[in-house]
Amino acid sequence: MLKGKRVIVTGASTGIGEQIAYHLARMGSHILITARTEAKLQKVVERCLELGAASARYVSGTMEDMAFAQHVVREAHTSLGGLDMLILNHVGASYFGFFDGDVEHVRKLLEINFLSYVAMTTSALPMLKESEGSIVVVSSMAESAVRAAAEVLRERPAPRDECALEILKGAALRRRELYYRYSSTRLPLLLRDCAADLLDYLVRSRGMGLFLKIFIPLLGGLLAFYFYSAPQSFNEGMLRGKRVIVTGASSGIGEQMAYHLARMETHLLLTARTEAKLQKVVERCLELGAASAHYISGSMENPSFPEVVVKEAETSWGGLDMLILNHIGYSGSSGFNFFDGNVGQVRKLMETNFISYVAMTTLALPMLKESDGSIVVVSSMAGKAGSPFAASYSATKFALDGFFSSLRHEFVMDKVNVSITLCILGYINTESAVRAVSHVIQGTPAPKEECALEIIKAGALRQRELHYPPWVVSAVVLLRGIAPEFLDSITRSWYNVENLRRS
Ligand SMILES: NC(=O)C1=CN([C@@H]2O[C@H](COP(=O)(O)OP(=O)(O)OC[C@H]3O[C@@H](n4cnc5c(N)ncnc54)[C@H](OP(=O)(O)O)[C@@H]3O)[C@@H](O)[C@H]2O)C=CC1
Ligand SMILES: C[C@H](CCC(=O)O)[C@H]1CC[C@H]2[C@@H]3C(=O)C[C@@H]4C[C@H](O)CC[C@]4(C)[C@H]3CC[C@]12C
Repeated sequence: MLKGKRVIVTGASTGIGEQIAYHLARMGSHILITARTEAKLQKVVERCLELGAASARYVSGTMEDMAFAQHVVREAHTSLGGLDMLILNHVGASYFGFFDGDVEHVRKLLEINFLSYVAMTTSALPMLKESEGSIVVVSSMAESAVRAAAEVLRERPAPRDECALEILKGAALRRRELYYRYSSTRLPLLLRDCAADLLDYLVRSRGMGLFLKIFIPLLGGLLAFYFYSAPQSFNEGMLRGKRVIVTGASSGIGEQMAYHLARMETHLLLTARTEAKLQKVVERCLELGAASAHYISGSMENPSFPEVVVKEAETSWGGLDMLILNHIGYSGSSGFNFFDGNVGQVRKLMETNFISYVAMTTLALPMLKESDGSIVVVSSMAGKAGSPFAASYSATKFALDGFFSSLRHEFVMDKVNVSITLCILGYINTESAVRAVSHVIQGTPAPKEECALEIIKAGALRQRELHYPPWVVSAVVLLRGIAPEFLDSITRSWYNVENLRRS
């Protein structure tokens, strides 16, 4: 099937990428490989030619540089005259160990492991459309909370040669997703979707290998354990006098959270960009009974703003009990629409919706450790399952899940008593959401007032995840795990694409 096909393989100087190149060579493909180290690439190209590649060449450079990604695609155009398959496989060196608060490193990894994938896809798309080609993205179980499970499950790593072949088979058959070593990748992911607390516990207690061997008989008992370990109930006194930061508090769900917290007599520090709106929200909070309320205006697009906000809490309160991260920037001029290939906008949205959340957390952590406090991260269904017309936004929300679900493991393992609550929200009736999607989606949005209260309760109860509205979100999360293609098709049926094109 791949004989004579024109294929780019990134990260092909070593590891799985190198093995993919050798398999393609045996199948007689035209291969263009990339990585940083020229000497290694040269050797891989020589071996590919020996193995029978129709042609083999390389381009060396770093994917930290967006211009390099575009250069590789231009090279395919010039030397191969087109492209049938783009295999995105490269990965920047990641630090394996407790997160050390190095936000700059997170930015760099995003550039290499994510933004360059978007840039290559965007540049290669015209050629791939012409050839009705394929894009293959090599990812990891660590896309969510189960990274540590890989270490527990695979004491001996799976062979990269076999893995490379499975990737190619999946790609040639145009499969939507490939789970290499099904029982050790797919089953934990399924378990995460059905009983996430349980999976987290098993991962940390290193009981996963044994668990999988007796998976079916144990499932009933374990689910019972999961349901019976219900959290304590909420009462408003729990938050009285607590010191809380709410970001994105000038409108929508953030504004409603501020009002609920005010009624609960908390100390509030609110942030957003628009000073006039924040002023009004603060006034109303004081009327409603807040122990104190003030604001700082500024943009989370600005990398130095998180420090200003956290310093303000330190100066005025000398501590912090709850950090509610809720703000979002907009996906640029294209807004809620088909992805237009603007990588700069994706980077900008990542800075506002993801990197600033990491920075705020890192800066606030010493105070939160001291108070045994809580971090509440507001995310979306679009951060659990791909969402049309919100590709960049959806990517920022997936990033939040990957980062904060991993950090939660580290806190438990390191005995840091700071809770992390990830809030997965469906469609809520805030002005901005209704304005963006009401002409495209028929469904009735859930009320923002109730949504805001549920977020606060989940944070106060130190819950791992909140699903709101509960049934819609839980059904979507479960379907994503057990029947992703079915979910994809019903998701697409919710959207009126003609109205979107007309707008
Ligand atoms: N509404 C919905 O249907 C859903 C919402 N969510 C999530 O809920 C949360 C709140 O959404 P929602 O209330 O609808 O959104 P809104 O648009 O109503 O509120 C967004 C808030 O973020 C602030 N903000 C925007 N840009 C920036 C910036 N660059 N720097 C700092 N603050 C900024 C806005 O204020 P200002 O413009 O003054 O800066 C505003 O206070 C988000 O995390 C969203 O992803 C999740 C799923 C569905
Ligand atoms: C349409 C989705 C839900 C379908 C359903 O009713 O079951 C929505 C789920 C999440 C929404 C998006 C979201 O996360 C918030 C963004 C906030 C901005 O204000 C603009 C709109 C959003 C892109 C919003 C759009 C609808 C959802 C995808």
